[in-house]
Amino acid sequence: MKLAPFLFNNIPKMLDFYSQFNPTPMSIKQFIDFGLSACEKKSFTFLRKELPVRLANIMKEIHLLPENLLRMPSVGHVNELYALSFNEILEFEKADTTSKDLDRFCKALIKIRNRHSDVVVTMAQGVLELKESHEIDNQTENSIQYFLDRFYMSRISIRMLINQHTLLFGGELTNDRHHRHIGCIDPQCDLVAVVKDAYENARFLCDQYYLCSPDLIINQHNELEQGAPIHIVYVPSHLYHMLFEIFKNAMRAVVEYHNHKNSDTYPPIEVTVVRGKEDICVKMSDRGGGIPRSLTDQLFHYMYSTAPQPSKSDAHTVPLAGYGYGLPISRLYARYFHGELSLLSCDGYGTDTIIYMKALSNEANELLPIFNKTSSRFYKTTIPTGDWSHSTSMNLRHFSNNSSSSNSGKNRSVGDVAS
Ligand SMILES: Nc1ncnc2c1ncn2[C@@H]1O[C@H](COP(=O)(O)OP(=O)(O)OP(=O)(O)O)[C@@H](O)[C@H]1O
Repeated sequence: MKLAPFLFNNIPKMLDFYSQFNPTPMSIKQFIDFGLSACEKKSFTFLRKELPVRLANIMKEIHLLPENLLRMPSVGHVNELYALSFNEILEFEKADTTSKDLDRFCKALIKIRNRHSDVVVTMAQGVLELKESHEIDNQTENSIQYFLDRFYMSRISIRMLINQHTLLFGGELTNDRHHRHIGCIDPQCDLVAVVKDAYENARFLCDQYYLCSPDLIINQHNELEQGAPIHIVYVPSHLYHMLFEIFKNAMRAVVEYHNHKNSDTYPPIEVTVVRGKEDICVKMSDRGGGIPRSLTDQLFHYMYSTAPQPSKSDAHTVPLAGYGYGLPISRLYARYFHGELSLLSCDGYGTDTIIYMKALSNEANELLPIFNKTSSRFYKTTIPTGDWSHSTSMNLRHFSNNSSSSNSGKNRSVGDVAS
């Protein structure tokens, strides 16, 4: 796709303008309240400012990527997609709010969502292109890791906004009017049902690949109401994504470890769902031999995988493992609403993977990357020399991944843009 250059003449100026503002994080409760009162004009007025702000904040960071990565064809392509979508939303900056405009806006959002559906893979391809053509030093690697976390998080958040609007106002739920979902949020999400669904689909892949699969045991503990089923206000597709990924990992580990030991029985995967006052946790325990501590730092690195990379001919099938994106992207989904995803492993035995979610919807706020001096500085600073002695086998690539940076010089939000 080649784009007419005149389309982009104005973009640098508008990027500077919109990137001055911080994205406005919404809580799940706000999404729900907004969805219940469902006013399309209000949503339109919010999104025509908020979407360019979120896009501009991340587009500014794309421009800070190492030169040689920016030159990779796939990264160039992603850059163009963002510029095109940014431009398309700006067309509504001064539009009226007639039903025709609202309809046009909704259609534009659907088009943008579809245009960006392959961006995770395209960006991953860009990083691969770089790795295949250049030696990558530690600093570049750290910048890429830092950037991808922020880039993919921004994408999750933009899709969330688009999905809410199009599901509520775009008639995408016409056959599902009486369903309890509010946009893509389920106010009564049944955790155990999502666990079972993710298990069944992962098991299907595992059976296909290995001709066997471990069983599932589910335990529940509801601290607030003993014995009652556990529900959460959440986006089921996010939870499903995380569970499906960690089930695939657990199954692969269990089957390969026990095949290696010539055992023909596989210990079950045990999932414990717990509702506490503050957190809801899903702990998945497998006996797949665990992971050595020296490797745990790398598990959340994009592209880290111990599985053979799926071939290009597999592009349209879902492989059980191989891209090394499962854990880092799943952790972003958990963190997106201020949850967490952690792994604890005993080398030689098995692994516990825990997903934490906020039990209260007003505490489940979006976690969003902000472009400011602190984030910009990250791409330029050199990694400090270690000030502890270290064993050669340990990977000492600890670096701060804390995105709650200070707002150096920038503290406005969409409300201010609108006024
Ligand atoms: N439960 C587990 N037991 C043992 N090793 C694990 C477990 N979970 C993850 N790992 C290790 O972490 C690596 C990275 O996992 P990740 O899910 O990010 O990628 P992947 O499964 O290899 O590929 P994909 O992107 O297709 O998910 C795996 O290749 C595996 O070596």
